Amino acid sequence: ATPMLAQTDASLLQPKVQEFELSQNEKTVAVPSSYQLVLTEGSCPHAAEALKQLLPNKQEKTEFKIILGKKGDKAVKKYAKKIPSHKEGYYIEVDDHCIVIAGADARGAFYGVQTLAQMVRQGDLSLCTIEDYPDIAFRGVVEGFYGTPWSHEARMRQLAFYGRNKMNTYIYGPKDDPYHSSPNWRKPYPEKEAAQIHALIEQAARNEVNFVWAIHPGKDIKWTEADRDALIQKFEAMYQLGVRSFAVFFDDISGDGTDPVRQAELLNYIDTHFIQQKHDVTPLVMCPTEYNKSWSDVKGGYLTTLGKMLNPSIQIMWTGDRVIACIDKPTLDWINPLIQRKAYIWWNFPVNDYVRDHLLLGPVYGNAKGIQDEMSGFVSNPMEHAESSKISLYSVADYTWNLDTYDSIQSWKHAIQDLLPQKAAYLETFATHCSDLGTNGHGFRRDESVPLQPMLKVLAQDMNASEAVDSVLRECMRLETACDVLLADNENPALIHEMRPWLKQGKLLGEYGQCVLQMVKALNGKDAAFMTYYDRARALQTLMYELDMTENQNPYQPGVKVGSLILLPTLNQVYTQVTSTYNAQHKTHLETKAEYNPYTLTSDVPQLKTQVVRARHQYVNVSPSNEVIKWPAGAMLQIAVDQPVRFEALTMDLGTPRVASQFTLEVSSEGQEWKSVSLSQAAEKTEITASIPTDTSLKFIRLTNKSGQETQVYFKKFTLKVQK
Ligand SMILES: CNC(=O)C[C@@H]1[C@H](O)[C@H](O)[C@@H](CO)N1CCCc1ccc(F)cc1
Repeated sequence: ATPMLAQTDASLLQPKVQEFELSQNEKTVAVPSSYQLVLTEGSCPHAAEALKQLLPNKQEKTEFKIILGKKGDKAVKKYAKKIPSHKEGYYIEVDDHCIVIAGADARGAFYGVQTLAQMVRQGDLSLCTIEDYPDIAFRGVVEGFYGTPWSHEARMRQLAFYGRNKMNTYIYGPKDDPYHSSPNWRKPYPEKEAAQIHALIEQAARNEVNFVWAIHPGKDIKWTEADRDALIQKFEAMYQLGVRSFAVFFDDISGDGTDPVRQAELLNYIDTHFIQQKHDVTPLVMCPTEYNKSWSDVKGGYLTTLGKMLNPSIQIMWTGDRVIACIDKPTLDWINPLIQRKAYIWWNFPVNDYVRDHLLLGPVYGNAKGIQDEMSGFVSNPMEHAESSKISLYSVADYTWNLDTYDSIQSWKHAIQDLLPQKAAYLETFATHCSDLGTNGHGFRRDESVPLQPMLKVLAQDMNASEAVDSVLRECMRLETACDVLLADNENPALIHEMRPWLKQGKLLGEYGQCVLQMVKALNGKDAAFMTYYDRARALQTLMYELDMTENQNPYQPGVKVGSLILLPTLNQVYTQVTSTYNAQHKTHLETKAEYNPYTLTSDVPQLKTQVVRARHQYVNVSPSNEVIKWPAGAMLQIAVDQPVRFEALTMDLGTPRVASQFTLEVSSEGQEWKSVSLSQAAEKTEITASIPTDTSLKFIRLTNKSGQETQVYFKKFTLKVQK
């Protein structure tokens, strides 16, 4: 093996180790097929178990030795001075007949074995010494999102993933678990859930992860001894289950529960009468009600009250300058003095419970280097999609172990390689175009389609730029191929199951892009190919729309978005341009609108004819107008739909009371026979409603001014409800 390989060991180790020294002769040694194990029995049980799984052939009578231990063990006495003094640190020495793994503590020894496992996976071992330790004390994940809590199996897999990636913290706090939050935070878990939590705790221990059980009492807690004792009792019950790390969350609540003095008194009581009483429990963690700067009122004293009153050992969580924000030095310089301790970061990424139609598979970037000494912890709040979250979580593990050597793109590539080794290239292609959040209330965005952006920008400026056309065409082919391969892949079924709707959307997007760019190439060609590509492009617009309307239909952000930042918008823009150009050249009237829409609005009310009609799942809305509408006698507004649907109701608001009698509402299944539907409007109210018989499905609905004269109304709301 050459020194190049030895060099590669260091650079491929993720997270980067703090110190990596190659032995001067730069040789390598083969991974020992059998070895003599030297350790102090029971000193580092999880490290020993992990080593046994990594290198199963332990034998007495062999030359090669592996020495495993922690500071103070006789087995590693000789290396004691080389062991880093940091908690969870370790020293590794590889020479041609011996491997030493010496931890600063048992967890450090376990992490040393994890690093050895990475080296083993790369092939021959470099003769080297490694001194390594984590930058941040508490590193990992807070399962703290709204939505479907992770399954038991998903959690078991997560804990093993954290062990491999040196994350030492998993905070159990799913907002929608009724035993974590109201109404049942006072009640013990039922038998089945209790058993599952116990199994998770054992899995966490095997992987050297602190299982932190969080309680979220703030929605209905009373500041009474009864509720204080109820909380202690619940913690006691969880302690009996094996929990040795505890947290109290006061986030996303209002009312009495938000009182910082009461919160601090309760937390100090818990700390003194429970945490400190047990000698094997880690420091209490709390999440404040004011958990980000944009929601804080410093003068109101909430944060400074906690900072002053809370026992110094209690950790205070913080999401940053905003609910969703990256962490930098100014962020910490602001909060740490107020809470009089180092913030324990709750990083709200890759959580997507506010953009549920998007999967966040892109690189983890934007957190600062050099701030490791300003934070006591850094845990990521992930997506409800456990496997898909691993791309980000792998990089959070990298970053929190070694901030200053963190490289977001390299880490992202390794994360994908680790998650789906056989098909990493395809997953990377797909993830490249599935990373932005779309517009959202928090204003947090991510980059997307980065390698293709320059060509997409050229294409947007000039759709005939042949180099751009060809490179975007090739990328769309790669995207289609990647999605096909991933949809059929069986290496990680749980991952593919989570991503399936987005993979199907990505495939359609890849196909659509190829059609649009083939339309550009066919534009000047004489062959009829243009029309075939046009027809298929239109068909794909419909298929993408229908997928967006039928899959992942959650009540918050329903649908399935891929490439929404720049790839789809650019392709739609080129579609419109090339179709318009074709229409001009051939005197045709092909549809130039790119976004498929089964609903069509027609009207002979001049001010309404350009209103937009859009379906948003069960509702079909006509965009309101904020001007006075002059509605001529006999004029009508009509909504037509491609495929017959059963409308249940119409709700509209013409901004005028007692006006319903001037209009008729008629429905038809095919446009010939019309049936009128009665309109009702309460006295003095402007809202008008109609319940529509669902016995027949309809394709047309129209509202006509039958008063015999022009009427002036507003057009504030026109919403049709479609039967599910
Ligand atoms: C530290 N704690 C949190 O971050 C709480 C919640 C949940 O953890 C959720 O996963 C996350 C991101 O959506 N937070 C945002 C919640 C913002 C929000 C809450 C109430 C509102 F009315 C509007 C927005």
